[in-house]
Amino acid sequence: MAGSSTKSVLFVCLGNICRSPIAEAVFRKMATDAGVVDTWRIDSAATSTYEIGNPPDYRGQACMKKHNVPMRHVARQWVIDSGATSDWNTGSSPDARGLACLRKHNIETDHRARQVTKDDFMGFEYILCMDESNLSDLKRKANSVKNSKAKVELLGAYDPQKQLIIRDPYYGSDADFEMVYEQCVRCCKAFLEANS
Ligand SMILES: N#Cc1ccccc1-c1cc(NCCCN2CCCCC2)c2ccccc2n1
Repeated sequence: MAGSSTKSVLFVCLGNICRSPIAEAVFRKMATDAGVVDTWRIDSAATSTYEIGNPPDYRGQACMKKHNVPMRHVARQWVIDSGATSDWNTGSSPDARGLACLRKHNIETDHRARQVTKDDFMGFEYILCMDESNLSDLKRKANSVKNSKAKVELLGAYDPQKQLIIRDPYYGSDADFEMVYEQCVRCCKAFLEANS
């Protein structure tokens, strides 16, 4: 891990195209505005393989644009297993259609789909997820990593309004993405303050 003053947070949801990229973008903007972004390692990932290599959901991107929050991420799978998961995407570049979409929205990304490493558990102090199924997935996977140091928590645990669960908006509306955004703003603000 980098210098001791460096903190690290991995935001996690099911597909890493809706909730966790929004949380990552919101937190990065807050840390930037607070002048501390260089002391943070910030990333997001998925518990599933559903969307590896894909750009953030267009509804989430629209929501971020509306709120003037820059966004750059391409989904990567985060699965811890003793066995090897597929190496199909290792080192490959994102899907051309996703890159075209990102270029259209002037969103630069250098993200490469990458196979999960056990370092993820040791590389992040905080792994903050969105709902109970993410949490149980992560806790189960943490048990398969010998010396995992990450604190695995619900991002919603930081919400001053006590909305513990940030619900999956995948089958939802723009209003559901707006709700995800508002919850991420409240939680990321409180999380940053708790770590400043
Ligand atoms: N699953 C579920 C689920 C249940 C309730 C609410 C939302 C979802 C849901 C569904 C998604 N993709 C459709 C199904 C994917 N296929 C599922 C079977 C294996 C092959 C892949 C999502 C994709 C990205 C981010 C969030 C998603 N969330």
